[in-house]
Amino acid sequence: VRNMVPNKLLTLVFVREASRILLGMKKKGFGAGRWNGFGGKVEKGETIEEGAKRELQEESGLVAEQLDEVGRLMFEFEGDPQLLEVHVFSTRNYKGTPTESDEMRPQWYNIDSIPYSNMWPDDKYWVPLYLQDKKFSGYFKFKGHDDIIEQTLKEVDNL
Ligand SMILES: Cc1cc(-c2ccco2)c2oc(N)nc2c1
Repeated sequence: VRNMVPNKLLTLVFVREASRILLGMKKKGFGAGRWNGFGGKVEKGETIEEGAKRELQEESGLVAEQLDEVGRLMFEFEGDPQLLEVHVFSTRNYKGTPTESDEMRPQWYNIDSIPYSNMWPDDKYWVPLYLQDKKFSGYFKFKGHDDIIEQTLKEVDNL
């Protein structure tokens, strides 16, 4: 039986207002140069939601009073057995003002002008579902960091 490699748990948090969404420009490391939600690895001893709140605060300075899980994404890179399991959250209820960190430069975008060409290539498929308040579950297989070679995506009633 192929060795089971546990999925790597990651979080992604989008801060939402009526007609705009907060994105962060990743300044270094994984995904550098792309706008994304705020997030990162889930640490030992914390729940996925606690990890999401922690990363949001570390990367944007915002404290989420309430997070709603809106999606679950699995990512695979051709030639790499480690699957990424990304739990996507949204908040409309937060404290603080967006503050640049050494990881992320936050900026508000109108939901009609999301910079998909400067985001991970999978975003153009599932972010529109998120913006329609749908819950979603998807899988994207990458060749490198720019090309999607396989994908599945569906709306779900429950995550
Ligand atoms: C392969 C991949 C990873 C992530 C990620 C890193 C940390 C949290 O999520 C993505 O985020 C988005 N929007 N597309 C993504 C693709």
